[in-house]
Amino acid sequence: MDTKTQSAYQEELQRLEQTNTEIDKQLARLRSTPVYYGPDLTEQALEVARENGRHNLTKAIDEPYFGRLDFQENGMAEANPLYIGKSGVEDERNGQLLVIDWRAPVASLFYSFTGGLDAASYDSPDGLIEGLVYLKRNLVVRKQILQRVVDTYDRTEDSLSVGDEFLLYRLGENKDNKLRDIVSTIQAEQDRIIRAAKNTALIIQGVAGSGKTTVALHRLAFLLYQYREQVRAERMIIFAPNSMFLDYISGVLPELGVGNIQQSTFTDWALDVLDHEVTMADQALTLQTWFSLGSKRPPVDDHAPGRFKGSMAFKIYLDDCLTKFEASYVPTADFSPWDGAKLPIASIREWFFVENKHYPLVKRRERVVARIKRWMDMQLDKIWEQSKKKELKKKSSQKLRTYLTSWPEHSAFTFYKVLFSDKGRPDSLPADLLAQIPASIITASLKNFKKKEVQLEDLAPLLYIHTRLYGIPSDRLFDHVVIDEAQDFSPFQVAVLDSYTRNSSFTILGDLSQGIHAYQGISDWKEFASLFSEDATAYFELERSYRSTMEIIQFANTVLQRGVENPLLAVPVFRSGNKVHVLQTDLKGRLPLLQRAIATLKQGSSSTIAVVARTEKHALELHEALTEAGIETNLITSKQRVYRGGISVLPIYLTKGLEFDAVLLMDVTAGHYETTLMDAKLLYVGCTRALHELWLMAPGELSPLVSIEDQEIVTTQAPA
Ligand SMILES: Nc1ncnc2c1ncn2[C@@H]1O[C@H](COP(=O)(O)OP(=O)(O)OP(=O)(O)O)[C@@H](O)[C@H]1O
Repeated sequence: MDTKTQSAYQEELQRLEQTNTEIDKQLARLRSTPVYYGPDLTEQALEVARENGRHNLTKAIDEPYFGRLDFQENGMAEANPLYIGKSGVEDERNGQLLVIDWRAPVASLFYSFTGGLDAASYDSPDGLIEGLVYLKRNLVVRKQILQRVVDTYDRTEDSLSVGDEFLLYRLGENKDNKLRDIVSTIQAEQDRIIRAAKNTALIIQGVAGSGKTTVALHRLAFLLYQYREQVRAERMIIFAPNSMFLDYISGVLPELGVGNIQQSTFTDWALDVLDHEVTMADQALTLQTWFSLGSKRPPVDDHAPGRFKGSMAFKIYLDDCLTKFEASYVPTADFSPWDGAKLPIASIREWFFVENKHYPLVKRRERVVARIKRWMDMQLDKIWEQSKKKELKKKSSQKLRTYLTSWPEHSAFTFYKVLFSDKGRPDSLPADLLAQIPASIITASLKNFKKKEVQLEDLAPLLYIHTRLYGIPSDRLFDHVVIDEAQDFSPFQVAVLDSYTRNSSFTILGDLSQGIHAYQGISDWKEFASLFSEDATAYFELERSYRSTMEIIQFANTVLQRGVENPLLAVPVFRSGNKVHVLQTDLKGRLPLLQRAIATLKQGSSSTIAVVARTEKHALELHEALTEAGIETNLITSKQRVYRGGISVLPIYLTKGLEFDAVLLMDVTAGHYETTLMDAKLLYVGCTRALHELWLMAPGELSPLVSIEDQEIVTTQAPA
């Protein structure tokens, strides 16, 4: 250690000791204060503050901070060291901040400052604050012990840009089975997204490994801090593609000290809103169909069920149906409960179309029926003779029941179902509307509906009808919605979610290059942008990829270039690792080579390894073969809810969103991965899951998507 580093280390040791002592002291005092359970409101408020204090200090006690920025605000005599941590800590004696919460406005300097001698600035509640940065320092503290001090910027030194060494140190670490927070190394381009204003529909195109998921979770923590008077955690939601992915990301929010944010798949949430009136058709079968090999796959065009039912054109179609239906959704005849009493249809229409027009359809019907009943009661009140009254009351109830048969109640599903069939259609829905739906979609839909089953693409239409019939209760509204892997969402899904979201406050993120569910997703972000007003939409791009080594990213980029026109290519951070391995063998050599590869990777430093098959069937076979060979692995299928880490065996389409120290892509042959858009995207997704090691195996002719001329590739011939 040179003298300068040594003195920096000593200075930080001293500072840490002071901070630790102060935190210990405050926490000990708060813990020894008895919890107040009484009725006094002032005491209750004080108890809430004490509980917050206990929570924050407990969070801060092991690692009070991770960064320091020396900032001299304009007009101040000297630079002030600001220590940034996961939660703020105040010095009780003088009220000064010992540690600043990473979400506080001034902390943004720590992330946005990228070097140079010019003034730096940040937005504070009092306006723009300007000044000079003298030092940016990363600190690693574990269990109150200082482990590392890395200066990434020093105004007095030659190199005036912020260095990447701390980031590289972090990226070089191995991963376990959970995604982690990145508060200490958030990059400037990520920070801009995290701190973007709340009432915006943010759309983020980010390459594989650019930190989209991580950034979205940090953004939620930021919104909860910055807008604490306006948003509540339980009114925020993150939609992720499947339950296993939710499990994988579930650690980040608690690490950031925010809990209670809803995490769900679109399917689970939708079924809940629909009160489980329908169930899902077997999604594993649907995936098997769309991810079967080459020629067996159905064509992906605008008549693919997901694209058709997910389109805004289909929403317009439903609108048309609902409007026509609504216009005639009242009986046509007067209501006569007994001879001599008559409620003219004109009154019923007036109640329905004028007086209650602001209510959703089902509510309107309910209110009008209640009004008819009140009218009947008033008529009965005019009758004095008790026995006659009793008789008429009974008769009128029966009459009303009969009358209402011409005014049937509908649920979202009963209404939706009849749109696909000639049978049971309300007269108001002309049959020519049906001609707008492709025949193949009608047949497949009716087959499902018979079993009260639906596909993912039916959920948005059902929700839309549901909201038109029942409205949206205020406790169902979200303060903010995050949609991860949004390229797989349809415009209709997002439009429906918008009606459930206050102020269109969205973080929508994804990567078009990873759009492997093209049969239901979008091909251009404009499809979502057009759903929101222009001034309430913001678009960001993340190009740098943090997950994989340079070698892996460059390799993955070539795969993409071979199958996709004008692809969005990732720019790697300068983290070099081992070359990509291409293992060439024959079918007989496939398993022994796989076992050897796993053993080698395990001997190295890989703690999470993925053995990636092309289809779910292949994954199952590989899992069985490895188990027989005594190698313990976790099979991941589309029904999986928990990600366990270790060695996973899974089909390539389920690797999406996950990451592993090492990835072993099986069967990368011409038969399994053709030069098609879909296969290139699939292989790209598989390659970009690897952090440190990417190995491909080809038992047969290598896929044309892979180039072994590339000098970064090692080829291994089949063992003799
Ligand atoms: N600023 C950062 N500092 C340290 N690590 C980072 C940073 N940004 C991203 N990472 C790491 O990069 C990896 C990829 O992040 P994440 O999964 O959020 O990316 P993504 O864009 O959602 O990826 P994909 O679309 O490929 O699934 C994670 O291990 C994450 O911790």
